[in-house]
Amino acid sequence: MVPALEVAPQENQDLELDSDMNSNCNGATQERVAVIGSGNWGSVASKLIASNTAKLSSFHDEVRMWVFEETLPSGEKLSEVINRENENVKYLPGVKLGKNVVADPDLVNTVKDATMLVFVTPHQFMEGICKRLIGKVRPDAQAISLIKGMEVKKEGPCMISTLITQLLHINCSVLMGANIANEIAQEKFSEATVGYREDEETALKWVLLFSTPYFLVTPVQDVEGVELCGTLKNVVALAAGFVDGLEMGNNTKAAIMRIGLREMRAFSKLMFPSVKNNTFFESCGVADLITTCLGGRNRKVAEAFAKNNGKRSFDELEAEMLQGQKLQGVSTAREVYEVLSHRGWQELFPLFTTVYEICIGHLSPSAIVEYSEHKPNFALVDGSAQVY
Ligand SMILES: NC(=O)c1ccc[n+]([C@@H]2O[C@H](COP(=O)([O-])OP(=O)(O)OC[C@H]3O[C@@H](n4cnc5c(N)ncnc54)[C@H](O)[C@@H]3O)[C@@H](O)[C@H]2O)c1
Ligand SMILES: O=P(O)(O)OC[C@H](O)CO
Repeated sequence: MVPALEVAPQENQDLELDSDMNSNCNGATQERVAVIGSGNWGSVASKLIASNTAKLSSFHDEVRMWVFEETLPSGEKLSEVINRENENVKYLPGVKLGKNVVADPDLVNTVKDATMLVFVTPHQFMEGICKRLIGKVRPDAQAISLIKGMEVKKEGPCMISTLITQLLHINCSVLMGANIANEIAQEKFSEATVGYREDEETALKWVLLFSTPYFLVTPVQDVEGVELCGTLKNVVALAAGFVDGLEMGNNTKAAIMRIGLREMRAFSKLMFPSVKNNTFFESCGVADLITTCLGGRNRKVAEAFAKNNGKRSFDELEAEMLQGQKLQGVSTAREVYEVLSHRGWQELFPLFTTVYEICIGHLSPSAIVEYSEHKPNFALVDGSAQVY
């Protein structure tokens, strides 16, 4: 259901904001937003958010964006160039972020006053980032994760939203969807899904913060379902890339996407029985799967991997082709495999298992269509076999 929203006015309202306090000139409390991450999607998310905070009186207009500092070939610091040019020249060149985006290389300073924390870094860095933030975020802050990935602990998978809640003791929603960042940067229409746990009021605040006429956001009460869709589609994207690299054609790719979606749903429901079927029909589900298998970075690098018949590693191809941007699919394939092998479920998930074995060089890319001999037609859901 799309909620009734406070619509962001299209003209800039001349708000007289007190920059030091979390209130506007009328004394009304304002939310302060910090974005933790400034890669390709992090920069676009900051732009989207800043366009709304500049217009909505319930938000302080400044959006502080944490930059993992690096020195550019010119010798300048990335954060300084972002603040001077109002552009992330490395991760989102050619796009102005909005004058109210302030790049900050100091992680703790970035979150200091924030009441709404937006996490958007590659998932492998999140545990370290959260540990640095323990005791540094406001106890009343709310978080949202735009991160597609998970950690695997002894007990099983740990979603990034759970990691944030466990380490920082704050509530965490998620936003996932068919969201290739460069297209949203050009303000081409797309949709996204906010997954929330119980607090619908906070979910609507996130919807308000992200929604624009070209970015339609829908809330659903299913954090794990939304987050697992965003996470697992990256493994299917690698499979789609192998198919493209081997020039197997559209029918094969569609088959891989269908089988992948089926494994995504089975895995999600086995891990979290509360996951809802309908979530797979939201933007975070089938729509993200389609866009990522057509135009994402995981697909693109997997295509190159298959064209080279696995002779050049993913690490090498990632560094060469993405210039500092990070793939999530290869580590997610390993993390999913760890969960499957721990439970002896590899045969129930032949596509996920095959993708992992191709990534580590145990199988050649052409094995992506050979596994179907072992195709299962059931999975254990809630402890009993279910056809899927
Ligand atoms: N780019 C997209 O189209 C897109 C869309 C939706 C979701 N996502 C998800 O958003 C998340 C972030 O991706 P992105 O595209 O913004 O990033 P990115 O891949 O473009 O950039 C990598 C980022 O990691 C940072 N980094 C490098 N080393 C680091 C370290 N040691 N510690 C902390 N940070 C470090 C870099 O500075 C850079 O900001 C991922 O989970 C991704 O799946 C991306
Ligand atoms: O470029 P990818 O493969 O990381 O995918 C980007 C987004 O997740 C697509 O929604």
